[in-house]
Amino acid sequence: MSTRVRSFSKINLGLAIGPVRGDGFHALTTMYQTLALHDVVTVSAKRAAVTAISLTTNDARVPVDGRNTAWKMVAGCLARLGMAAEVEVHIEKRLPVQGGMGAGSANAAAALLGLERELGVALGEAERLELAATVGSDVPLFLIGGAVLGVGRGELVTSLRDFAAIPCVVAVPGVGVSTPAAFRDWDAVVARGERFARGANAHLSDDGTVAKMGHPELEAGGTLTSAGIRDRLEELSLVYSSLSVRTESVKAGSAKTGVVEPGASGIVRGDLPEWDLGNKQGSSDRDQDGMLDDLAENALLALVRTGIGDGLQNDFEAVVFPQYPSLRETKRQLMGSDSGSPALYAALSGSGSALFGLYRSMADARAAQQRVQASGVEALLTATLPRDDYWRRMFAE
Ligand SMILES: C[C@@](CO)(OP(=O)(O)O)[C@H](O)COP(=O)(O)OP(=O)(O)OC[C@H]1O[C@@H](n2ccc(N)nc2=O)[C@H](O)[C@@H]1O
Ligand SMILES: Nc1ncnc2c1ncn2[C@@H]1O[C@H](COP(=O)(O)OP(=O)(O)O)[C@@H](O)[C@H]1O
Repeated sequence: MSTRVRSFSKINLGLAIGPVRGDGFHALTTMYQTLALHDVVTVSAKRAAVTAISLTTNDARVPVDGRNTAWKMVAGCLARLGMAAEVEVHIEKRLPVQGGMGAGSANAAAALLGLERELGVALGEAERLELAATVGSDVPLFLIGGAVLGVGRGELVTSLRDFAAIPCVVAVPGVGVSTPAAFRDWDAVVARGERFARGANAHLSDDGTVAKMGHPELEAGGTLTSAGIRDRLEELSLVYSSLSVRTESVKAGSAKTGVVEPGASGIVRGDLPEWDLGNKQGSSDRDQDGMLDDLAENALLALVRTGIGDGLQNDFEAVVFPQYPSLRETKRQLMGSDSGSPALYAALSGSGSALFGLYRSMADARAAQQRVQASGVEALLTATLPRDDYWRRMFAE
């Protein structure tokens, strides 16, 4: 017997980096969103006198020892349960490694859920979240799914009101970006005074420089204090929360056919919530051309229109784009501003190198996928994954 778990990925709809903390991590405020693209983690486990963990994978870049996030999670869970077991984990990699899509973190969460099911035990919710945070800053979000607010170093998570599933294209450039290195690069540009750790009202201009709009301190040529930056991260977390509530009220206000609960199907015309776009080809036997209806489009447009001004941007673009200029070009192709199929929003995910675009319809998403592929960059067709679907689809047959 074994348990197969879909290990879904994430994107960061917005990400603001704050100062380095005493523990070496950076304060962070981000809005995570889970995606249907996934790895598959298979766990088999039985109780034993002594714990023995073994791990296999189809991807040579993934460590198969105690450095693996899934291994750390299994060991940590057994220690907390005071239980010994023989555990085998297989990770079928489909997601990019070092892609900024939280793949390794999601593998850890999936391994925990698979292990619990195999052994017929469960940690308490708080204990799960606490264990997840010891494995990585990005792991706790995968115990919530859907739209998630992340603060602290990204590990303090709160579920946000969900958005209906949205067609999405993920561009996978052929480079990996190391997360610690990207944070170090950010520190270097902040230290040189070229960038400011950003808050709710600052804007990145096209060339990646931070405009000093809305900050009297900066407009006057001053520098931000750590406390000031922290205040702005807090402000931004309120903005993300309110964006999600505001878009929810847009939905409720315009719902002539009844208010739809977050994460429930029915918000989008056609079969979008049922699309299985979790595989590499993005193939599905269902109709994929349905447009988002007015309801969903309004919610999205509200997020994008209000969100961009309020800080729905990713600070990592300022350090990753100058190092890999082709990524800026890939973002432009995802955006497709001059095309008939422009993105609602496009950005780098996390520290990269993956980029994503969100679209009104699957037809627009397919056109964007073709634009990116035409330039020789791999592009995957998928959709955002609301919380209900995240949990409903997690355990594979
Ligand atoms: C940047 C983000 C944004 O979602 O995603 P990715 O691009 O990796 O997917 C995450 O914060 C990544 O989370 P995760 O990959 O779990 O990182 P961790 O294992 O906790 O930390 C790896 C290293 O990144 C740096 N780090 C991470 C998080 C943080 N808030 N500050 C940091 O300085 C530290 O150098 C740390 O040693
Ligand atoms: N289960 C795992 N899957 C992938 N990478 C892992 C895993 N466990 C540890 N790693 C290490 O973590 C690094 C980054 O992991 P990954 O989650 O793919 O990137 P990102 O944090 O950018 O989303 C990899 O280079 C790899 O060495």
